[in-house]
Amino acid sequence: MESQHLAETILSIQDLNVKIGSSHILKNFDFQISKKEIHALVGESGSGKSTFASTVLGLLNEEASVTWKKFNIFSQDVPNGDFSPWKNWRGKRISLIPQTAAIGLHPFLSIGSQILEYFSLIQPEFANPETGIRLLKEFGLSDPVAAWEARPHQLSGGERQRILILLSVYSGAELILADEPTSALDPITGKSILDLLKSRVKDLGAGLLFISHDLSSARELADTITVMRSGERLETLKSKNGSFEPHLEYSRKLFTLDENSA
Ligand SMILES: Nc1ncnc2c1ncn2[C@@H]1O[C@H](COP(=O)(O)OP(=O)(O)OP(=O)(O)O)[C@@H](O)[C@H]1O
Repeated sequence: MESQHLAETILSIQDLNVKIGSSHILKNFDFQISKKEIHALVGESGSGKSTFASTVLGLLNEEASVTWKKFNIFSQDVPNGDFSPWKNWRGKRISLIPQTAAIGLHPFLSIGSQILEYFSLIQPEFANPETGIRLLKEFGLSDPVAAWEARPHQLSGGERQRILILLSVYSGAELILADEPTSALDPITGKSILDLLKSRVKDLGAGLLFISHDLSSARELADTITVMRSGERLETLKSKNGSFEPHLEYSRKLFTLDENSA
């Protein structure tokens, strides 16, 4: 049972500390995620969620001091502070869904040519128009052939975000990071995109680290929620029949505020 559990773990971190100058941004932070798991990080602004995502992407700038007691990823123990393996993982085994298509899509190239180029680099079997158009259809583009030929500005924000999620989910990455992936969209579009993301992550067996201010999305999407405050992990909650029972006063307040604003 134990060995089966270990085989399913994608990332397991103990005592991660991130300091920039005199700021201690992540403090003795522990985190774990397994295949098919959606693990949400929630907490007020400035609690360190994006810094954690940058650490997992190996993207912290050089002035940061990053240390850990244990960093096991893809069944490999990474020596304390050594980011050299990330050049082989980023964009391949670890994928990021950007917040907006302004970051993820080239404004002047057609969607089809961008999909072909992307997949030709990492998943050549998907690098053909038939598969690309089929995936656009699967991701809810109502006219996938027109979308294939369009440039990004000819599509809605929701359509562009569906395409970014498609690229990330079908990149073959085992670990997907989504930092506020629907914050620029209206709630109905955002919800349908998150439902799609959830079903694809579960089908394909990746792990999803989901970062959001929106606690109701986190509750609906996640199997596990870690509540952060001031760079620390306050508590990690597991879904029980689709609901979460926070123990600490701070987390309860966060959850209650969300219920009251719904
Ligand atoms: N390059 C940096 N230099 C100094 N401090 C930084 C740097 N990057 C982040 N911080 C500080 O680290 C803390 C955590 O920031 P971070 O962006 O990780 O929080 P967050 O929880 O993602 O916030 P938000 O929800 O607003 O995106 C903040 O106090 C921020 O000011």
